[in-house]
Amino acid sequence: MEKIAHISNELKDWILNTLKTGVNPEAIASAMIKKGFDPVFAYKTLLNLVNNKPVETVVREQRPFRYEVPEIAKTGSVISTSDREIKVLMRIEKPFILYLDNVLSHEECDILIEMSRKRLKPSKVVDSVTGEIKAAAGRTSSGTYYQLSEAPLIGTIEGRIMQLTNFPIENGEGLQVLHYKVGEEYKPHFDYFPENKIQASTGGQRIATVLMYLNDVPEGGETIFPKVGVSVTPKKGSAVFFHYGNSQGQVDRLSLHSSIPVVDGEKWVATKWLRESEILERF
Ligand SMILES: O=C(O)CCC(=O)C(=O)O
Ligand SMILES: [Fe+2]
Repeated sequence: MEKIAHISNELKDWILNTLKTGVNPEAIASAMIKKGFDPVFAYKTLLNLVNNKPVETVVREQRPFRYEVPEIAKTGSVISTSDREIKVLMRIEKPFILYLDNVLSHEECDILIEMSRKRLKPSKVVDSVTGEIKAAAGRTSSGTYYQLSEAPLIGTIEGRIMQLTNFPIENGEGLQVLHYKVGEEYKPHFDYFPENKIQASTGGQRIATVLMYLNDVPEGGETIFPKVGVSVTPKKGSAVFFHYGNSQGQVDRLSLHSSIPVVDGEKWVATKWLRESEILERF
């Protein structure tokens, strides 16, 4: 098989970010070689990046993302579920983002935090070069996952998200709760998977995220969409819904986002990732 001898802008950015976290350049080069990069090209690229020299990049041919209006955006400015009235406070079209108020009650937020506190573990990420699940240099938070309807409150939240978004419960991954202390962050990333990691048995691609804020953060901890200059301030009980996958299998690169470091206090969020189809195999 022919070896890869070009690098995309995204991979270049990822390497730069990874280098900043102190990872050995040689480890990155050998991961690239394992993934099919030409060894001379891999080492030369790393050498240029380490020495701050320009690296030629190619932009992969990609048709522009075709936006499809998600079901959640077809109702009015108040979305009623069986037990709540959720208000749309802001709508951004590209990428598609809704800022929603009153998704969770303050009591639900407090219970979810207390349930999660004792089961937190350091957060992991999928390595975008090797595909390995590993401790995350760019993700300093800790977190925990819940099985579908693992506890009554988890089931209630899942039912509400289903009514709100019109996604079947079976398309949802287990709820994730994340905790960030002062200085902790989640570096820019996409929630969708690289193409080679999409599996029909696990619901295919992730196409939308419901990110719920469980507390007010005195300073820092905003969710940033850097490609479009949007910054969301965490507000207890509110949520952002963002949608980045369409029926043609395209994904929206404008959905890049991060959680900037907490400056004062702490930050708690709950994330529900939604897949394009039913998740048949769960772990
Ligand atoms: O904590 C945040 O604001 C972002 C979390 C996030 O991006 C995620 O869980 O995928
Ligand atoms: Fe995310």
